[in-house]
Amino acid sequence: MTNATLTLPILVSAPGKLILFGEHSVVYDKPAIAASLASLRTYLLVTEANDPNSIELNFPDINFHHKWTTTDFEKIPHDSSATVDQMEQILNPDTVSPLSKTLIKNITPLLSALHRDTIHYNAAFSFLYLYLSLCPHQRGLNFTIKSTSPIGAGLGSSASISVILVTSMLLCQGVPFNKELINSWSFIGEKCLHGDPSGIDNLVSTYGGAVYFKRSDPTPIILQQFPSIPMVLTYTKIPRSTSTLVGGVRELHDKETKLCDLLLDSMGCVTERAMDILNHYDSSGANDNCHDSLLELVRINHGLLVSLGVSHPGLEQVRIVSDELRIGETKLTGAGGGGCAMTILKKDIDQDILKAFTDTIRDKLQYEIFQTNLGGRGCCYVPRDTISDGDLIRILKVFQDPVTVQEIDAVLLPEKSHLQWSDSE
Ligand SMILES: Nc1ncnc2c1ncn2[C@@H]1O[C@H](COP(=O)(O)OP(=O)(O)OP(=O)(O)O)[C@@H](O)[C@H]1O
Ligand SMILES: C[C@@](O)(CCO)CC(=O)[O-]
Ligand SMILES: [Mg+2]
Repeated sequence: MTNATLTLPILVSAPGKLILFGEHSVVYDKPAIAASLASLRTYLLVTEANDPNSIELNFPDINFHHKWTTTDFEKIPHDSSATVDQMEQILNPDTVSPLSKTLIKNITPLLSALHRDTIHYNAAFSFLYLYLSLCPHQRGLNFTIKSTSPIGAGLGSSASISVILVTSMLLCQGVPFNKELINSWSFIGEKCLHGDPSGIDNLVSTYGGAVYFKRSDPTPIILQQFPSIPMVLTYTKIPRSTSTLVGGVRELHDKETKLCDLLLDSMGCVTERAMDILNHYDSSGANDNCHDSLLELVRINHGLLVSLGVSHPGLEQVRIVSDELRIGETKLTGAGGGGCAMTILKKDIDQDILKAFTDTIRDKLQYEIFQTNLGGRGCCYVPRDTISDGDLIRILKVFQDPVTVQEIDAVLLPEKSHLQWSDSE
C-alpha cells in the first residue's frame, strides 16, 4: 500500500510529564503521582517523502536524519506462516509479553548503518518497531519531529515520542483516534527505549491531566482537580539515560533485595501520604499544614531516591542551594542521574530570595529554569480538513526551518495556536 489513500499532512502532539512522587518505585508496582506538562510538548508532522518508495526520519532535535527504501524493507523475511490478521494485531496490542524476538531480528539489518546503544540507534529502533507493527506497508512518508521539551531530562520525552509516533501511524492505517490504543502501543514504544517501563510516562502523555498510578492497576485514578503548587523546575542539562538508571536500580535490587524492598515500600508510603494530602490541599493557602507536610514528603522522597543511587552531584547542587536559601524542598524528578529537579516552594516566599535562587541556578550553576503549568491536554491531532493553506505554510516552516521554542509555541501550542487540535475520533 502507498500513501495514495492517505490525507497528508498528519499533525500530532503529546506533552511531557512531571513525576511528583514515586519514580523508580513505580516500576516495582508502588504508586506514583504524575502530571502532564502543559507547554513542554513534542510535535510530529507526517508529510509526503521526496521518494515515494521511502520512509524518511527527520529528527532535528537529536540531529538525526535517516531513510529506508523499499529495497531495505524487502530484506525482511516474509513470514508465510503468519495467520493472524494484521488489523486484529493492531487493535489488540500485547502489552504483557516481552518485545517480539522475530521483529527485533528483522529490524537489526535495517540499523546496520548506525552505532548500537547511541541515541540515534535507539530512536531508529523504536521507530521501526512501531512502524513494522502498525503500518508496515505504508511508503512515501516523511516523519519530522520537533520538541519544546528537553530530551533525556526526566520529563518524559521518550514517552511523548512514542505517543506521537503511535498516534500518527494508527491514523496512517485508518484507525480512528483512540487513546486506549495509543496508550497501549506507546507503552510498547517505551519498552523499545527503556526495557522495563512502568507505563506511567506514556499514560500521562496520552491522557494529559494528572494521575495516581499503580502498575498492576488497570484503571489509574485520574486526578480531576489537581491543585496549583508553587514550584521551580530546574534542568541541569546533565545527560543521562532512563534505561541505564532503571537498570542500575534493578542491579541493586537483585543484590540487596530485602533492603531495597524496604526503601521501595517507604516510597510507596510517601506517595500514598502525598495523595491523602493533595486530596485536602487548598491552593489558596488556607491550609498551610498541608503544604508543610507536602514539603516534608518531597524531602523524604528525594532522600530515598538518593539511597537507590539515582541522584547526581548536579542535582544535589540544586538541592543545596534551595536548602541554603530555605526556599522549599527539592527532589529529582524522572529517572534522575542528571536531567531535572523540582523545587516545591514554601508558602509566601520572599520574592527577593526566590530571585536569588533562580539567579544562582542560572548564573552560577548554568542550569536552565522551566516555566510550565502542571496538567493540561494529552495527545491530540489536527484534522486535515481544518488546516487552511496559510496554516500549512506556517506549520511547514516550523518543522522545516530552525526555529525558536517561542515560534513553535506560537504556531503549534494547543493553548496558544488557533489550530483546531482535537482529541476525539
Ligand atoms: N525530540 C526527539 N527527537 C528524537 N528522539 C527523541 C526526542 N525526544 C526523545 N527522543 C528519544 O527518547 C530518548 C530519551 O529517553 P529517556 O527515557 O532516556 O529520557 P526522558 O524520557 O526524557 O526522561 P524520563 O524517562 O526520565 O522521563 C532519546 O534517546 C531518543 O531516543
Ligand atoms: C524511572 C521511572 O520510574 C520514571 C521515568 O520517567 C521509569 C518508569 O516508570 O518507567
Ligand atoms: Mg523516558
